[in-house]
Amino acid sequence: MEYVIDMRNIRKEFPGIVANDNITLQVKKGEIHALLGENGAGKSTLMNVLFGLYEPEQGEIFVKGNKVVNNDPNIANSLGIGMVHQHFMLVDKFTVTENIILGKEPTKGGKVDLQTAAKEVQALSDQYGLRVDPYAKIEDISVGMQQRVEILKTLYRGADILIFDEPTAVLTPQEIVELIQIMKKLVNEGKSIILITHKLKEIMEVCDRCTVIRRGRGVGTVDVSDSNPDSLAAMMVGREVNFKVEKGDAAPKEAVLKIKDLVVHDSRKVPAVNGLNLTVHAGEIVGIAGVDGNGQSELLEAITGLHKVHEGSIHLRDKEITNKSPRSVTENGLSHIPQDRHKHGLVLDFSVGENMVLQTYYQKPYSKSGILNFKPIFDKAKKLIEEYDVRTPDAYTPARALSGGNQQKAIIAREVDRDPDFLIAAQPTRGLDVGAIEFIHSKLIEQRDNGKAVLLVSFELEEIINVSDRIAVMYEGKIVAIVNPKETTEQELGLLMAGGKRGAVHAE
Ligand SMILES: Nc1ncnc2c1ncn2[C@@H]1O[C@H](COP(=O)(O)OP(=O)(O)OP(=O)(O)O)[C@@H](O)[C@H]1O
Repeated sequence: MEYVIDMRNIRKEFPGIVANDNITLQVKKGEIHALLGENGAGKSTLMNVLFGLYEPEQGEIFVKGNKVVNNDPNIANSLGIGMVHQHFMLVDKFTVTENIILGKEPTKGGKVDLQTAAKEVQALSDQYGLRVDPYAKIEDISVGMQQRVEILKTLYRGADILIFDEPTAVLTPQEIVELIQIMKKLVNEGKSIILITHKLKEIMEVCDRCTVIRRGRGVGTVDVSDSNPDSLAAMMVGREVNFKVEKGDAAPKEAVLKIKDLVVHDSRKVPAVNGLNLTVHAGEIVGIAGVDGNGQSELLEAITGLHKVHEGSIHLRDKEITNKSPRSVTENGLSHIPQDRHKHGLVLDFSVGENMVLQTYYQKPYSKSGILNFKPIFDKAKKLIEEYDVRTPDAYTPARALSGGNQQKAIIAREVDRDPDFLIAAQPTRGLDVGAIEFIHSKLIEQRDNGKAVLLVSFELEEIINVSDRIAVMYEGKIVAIVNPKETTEQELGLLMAGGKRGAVHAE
C-alpha cells in the first residue's frame, strides 16, 4: 500500500534527550490521522522532521512514494506538505490576502497583483467553507479566523497534506465545531491531514487512525473505530487514566477576593468589564464560564495589576489591591497561572530554574545583598521538576526548549508552590495531555482543601463543571448568573453564556 507520508524509523536527539527514538508514522491518502502522546512525547519534533526543520540522525521519509533527501521547509512545501502552527505566524497590520501571498506574491506589470490574489483567496475560502474576508486586517479578526488564514496559506501554496498542531487549543467551543467541519471538508476534497491533539473526544469524532507515541517511542497505530477514549489514554500514558475528577464537597469559609462594581476599559476605551461583582471564599473553587471576549481577560488583568481599573474596587482579604502593581498584588497573596504562557508566564530564554523564582528572586534565600544565590534557586527548581513531573533534561535547560505542555507544568509548579491565599488559574490545562490534566485538577482541589480561594477561568465547559464548586457566568462584562455545577449542564451554561436567562438563578 502506498502512503502519502511514510516516515520510517526516525531518530532525533537533542542534548540529553532522545526526542524521537525509532518512530514510524504512515499516513494514507484522504485520512485524518491523529498523532497522540503525552506532553514532551516527541510529536512536534517528529512533525518538524517531516517539515524539514530538523534533520534526523536516522530514518527515512517517503512522500507519495518518493524518498525525500536533504529535506528543508522549501522542499517540504514543494512536496505538498503544509503546517498550521499552534502559534500563528501572521503580520497583524497586513490584510488576510497580503499575509497569504507573503513570499509568493503574484505580479502583473512588475507590481504585486493584489486583486487577482484576493480573488484566488476568496475562491479557496469558498471551496473549503472557510468564510474568510480577503480584505480584513489580521488585527481585526478573531483567533479562529486567523487560524483559517493559516489554513488558506497552506492551501494557496498547493498543500495537499496538512499538519495541524493542536489546532483546537486556542479555539472556543463554537470555533472547534466549525474547524472540525472544515477538516472533514478538506479530506472530502482529497487532502490528507495529520492532527496533533490531546483531546480524545476530537480523535473519536474526526480521525480515521491514530498513532500513539510515548516518551519518544512509537507505541502503535490503531483504527479509531476499534478504540475508545479509555484505550487511547491507556496506550498513551501506559496506565489507566481517571477521567472523573475526584473531590468532596467544598467547605467555604471567609471571603478572600471581593470585587465590587468593577469597570475596566479595553484598549479601545470601551468598558470590557462593566459593573462586575464577585466574591471568592477560602476553601472554594469558583469557575468563570463565558464566551471569549466577554471581559474575562480584562478582569484577570485588573485583578493581577496588569490593567488599569476605572471604577469599583478589588480587595484581597482586607487589603485593597485596586490599581496596585503586579508585585504588590503578588506580595499580598496572589498566584496567577496566566492564559498566555509565553507572554506572561515565562521568560523563554531563562533556564527552567530561573523561571521558578520569577516573582521571588529578590527575596531570601534566593538573593543575598542584591546578588542571586543560585544554589537554593536550583535546589528549589529540582524539587518542583520532580514533584510536578516537568519533563526537561535538567533545571539549567532554557524554558524555550521544553515542550508546550511541560512549560505549562513548570508555571503551575511555581504558582501553586508559593502557597498563595488566592490562586487564579486561567486556561490551566490548555495543551496538556490527559494524565497531566488529571494531576493539575487534583492540585487545584488540594489547594481548595487547604483553605485557599481559587478562581478558574476556562473555555472547557467540562472542566468548569467538573472542577468548580460554584460557576459564575460572565456575559458582556458582568456576572449574569451563579450556578451550582451539580445542577447544570453544558447546554444550559452555553445558553447563559450567550445571554440567555435562567429563571431560578440569581447573580451574587
Ligand atoms: N529545540 C530543542 N532543543 C532541546 N530539546 C528539545 C527541543 N525541542 C524539543 N526538545 C525536547 O524534546 C522532547 C520532545 O518535545 P516535543 O516538543 O516534540 O514534544 P510534544 O510531544 O510535541 O509535547 P507537547 O504535547 O507538550 O507539545 C522534549 O523533552 C523537549 O524538551
